[in-house]
Amino acid sequence: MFSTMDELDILAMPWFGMDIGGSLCKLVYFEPKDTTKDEVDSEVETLRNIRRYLTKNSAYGKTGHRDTHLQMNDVHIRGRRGTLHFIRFPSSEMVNFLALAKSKGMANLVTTVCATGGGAFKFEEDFRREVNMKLEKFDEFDSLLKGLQFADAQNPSECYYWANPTDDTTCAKVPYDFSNPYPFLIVNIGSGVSVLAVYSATDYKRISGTSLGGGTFLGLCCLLTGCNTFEDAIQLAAEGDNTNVDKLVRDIYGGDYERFGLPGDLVASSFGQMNCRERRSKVSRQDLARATLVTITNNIGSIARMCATQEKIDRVVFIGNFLRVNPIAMKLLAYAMDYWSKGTMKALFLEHEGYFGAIGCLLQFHDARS
Ligand SMILES: Nc1ncnc2c1ncn2[C@@H]1O[C@H](COP(=O)(O)OP(=O)(O)O)[C@@H](O)[C@H]1O
Ligand SMILES: CC(C)(COP(=O)(O)O)[C@@H](O)C(=O)NCCC(=O)O
Repeated sequence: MFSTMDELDILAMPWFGMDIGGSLCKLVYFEPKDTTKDEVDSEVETLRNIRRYLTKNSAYGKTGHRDTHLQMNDVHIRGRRGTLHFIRFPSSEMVNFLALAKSKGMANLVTTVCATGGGAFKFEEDFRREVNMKLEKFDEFDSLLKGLQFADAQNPSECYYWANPTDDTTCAKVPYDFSNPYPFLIVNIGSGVSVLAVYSATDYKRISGTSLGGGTFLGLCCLLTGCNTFEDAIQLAAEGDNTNVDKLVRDIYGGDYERFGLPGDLVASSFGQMNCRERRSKVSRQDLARATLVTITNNIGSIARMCATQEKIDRVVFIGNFLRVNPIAMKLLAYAMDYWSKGTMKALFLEHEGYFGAIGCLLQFHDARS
């Protein structure tokens, strides 16, 4: 079906990669910037309208957002130069997304959409029924890895680490040269968490995972604080103090547990104070949000460290939208990896944190069509 495509054919359809996850749908759109006059003249009206709609707006309906700060200009894909746009909306809004796509004439223009993530399977029938589109499905971890490698090659400051993560005055993001990356560990913190050990551009395995992920943080936070959005949950956490909720080593030992190197300010028991009625009556929504964030993050850090030790890998790349607008979690991970590994492991982060699956999907789409 995709054996003979010339450049004009390719330009006749929008270039999308879609990653439909358990919480968020990530859409990457390539806007060609090197179109010739002939191409412009032959461009169909619908395609022009879709491009204008996507690139002139940064909000779509009530829940769709374009992350303009992540936009990648001057990228080259398949010999074309253009701009990559990054759009997200809740996966639960898929029905509305399909209705919007239909109203913009997508059904007449696009017959196949490339998709990855669990939703590529879950929503396959909805795409076919609502907009007569076939989903070309790609594996989410293949896509993620391809997208990550592409983004890092494009952007010299894609990869970074946190210097002095516990000191608010000197703490800073520092670019990290990731041009020689193998082996490394990926900890993808989405709704749940997957841990991949990567040995080369194509050789990797999923070595672990946990269901206590970004979805758990948001779900528990909504239950405990009555908040309704991820942004609100993070804001509450930023204003809270988990030590009003957690039981620390010093709450149990009166200080450090020196023999085994456990400092007094280490959390000994997450939420360990909350069995006490009096403590519960004093705790704030902010404290509960912070404790939830610290609990989930520390657990992921601990699993990441065990996986890295087992695989004898010292660089751990944390990605996924749980880290969006979430410097508290990133700094906690940076500190914990460094402290518990006695400086032998490094926590790394990437600017396009949640979009690698969608980028990789877009790249594979064109591989599949050539
Ligand atoms: N606007 C948002 N809405 C919902 N969750 C968000 C949002 N921004 C960040 N998150 C966090 O990101 C997680 C989803 O991360 P993501 O990498 O997109 O995973 P998935 O592929 O499972 O959807 C959520 O569980 C939540 O913790
Ligand atoms: C099933 C998933 C791969 C789906 O990916 P997600 O949408 O969470 O990014 C992921 O949620 C996961 O790995 N969960 C943890 C399962 C476990 O190992 O316990």
